Amino acid sequence: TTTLGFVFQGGVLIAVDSRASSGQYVSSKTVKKIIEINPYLLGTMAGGAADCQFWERYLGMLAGMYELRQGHRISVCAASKLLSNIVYRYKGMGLSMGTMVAGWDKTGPNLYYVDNDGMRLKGNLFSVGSGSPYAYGVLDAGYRFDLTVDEAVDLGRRAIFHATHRDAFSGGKVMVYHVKEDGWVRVCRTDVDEMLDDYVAEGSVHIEGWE
Ligand SMILES: CC1=C(C(=O)N[C@H](C)C(=O)N[C@@H](Cc2c[nH]c3ccccc23)C(=O)N[C@@H](Cc2ccccc2)C(=O)[C@H](C)CO)Cc2ccccc21
Repeated sequence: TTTLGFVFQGGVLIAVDSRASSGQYVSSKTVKKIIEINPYLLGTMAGGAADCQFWERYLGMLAGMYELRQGHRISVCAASKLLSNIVYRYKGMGLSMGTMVAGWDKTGPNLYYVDNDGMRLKGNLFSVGSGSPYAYGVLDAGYRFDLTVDEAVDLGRRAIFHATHRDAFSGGKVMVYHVKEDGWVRVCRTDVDEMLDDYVAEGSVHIEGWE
């Protein structure tokens, strides 16, 4: 799995791949690794699929309960704290979750990293999953806070593509979401096979034996 998120002048950009694996077997090519917690909050999933799906859906329920009780939307800070407190309760019991909680609240665009060790970090840029070393290479070379939306989408797509190209446990499609002030929007979902020719043509991917 390769997932990434970064904060930029236009909000938060989230991009993921869609491969599920079971040992060396590719068990799905079309998995959704982004969960829509509410119209302003997104969660990303890496690690144990069931752990991520179960606890991030549970987080969605908690966020809804919060909003009903408090009369306003939950902040990204609080939502990510709810998730980290839950996984911390199960620390050492075998959960495997590398997640990000992204959204826009009254403090603006926010991005948190939360994992099964109980680690919770606020940050401007994260990549999580087996393909993250490759994604970081592309992101660190291209990230600037003042990226335009189009540049941010292109950077996110490129980073996931290169990770799927090199990481055996990443692949399928590149899914991109953009969190803006009035909530998230789905930007694109592209099969990596359809992206290869463009990157070969511009010379950013080299295939041995191809002229
Ligand atoms: C076939 C299938 C799934 C599947 O194969 N699940 C296996 C058991 C799973 O959890 N795979 C993990 C890897 C893994 C297997 N056993 C584990 C035990 C502990 C921790 C991780 C694992 C995976 O693909 N994870 C994805 C993340 C993911 C995958 C599917 C849904 C959410 C997140 C990922 O991180 C990369 C592929 C690298 O592993 C999950 C799923 C969701 C929706 C539809 C179909 C499927």
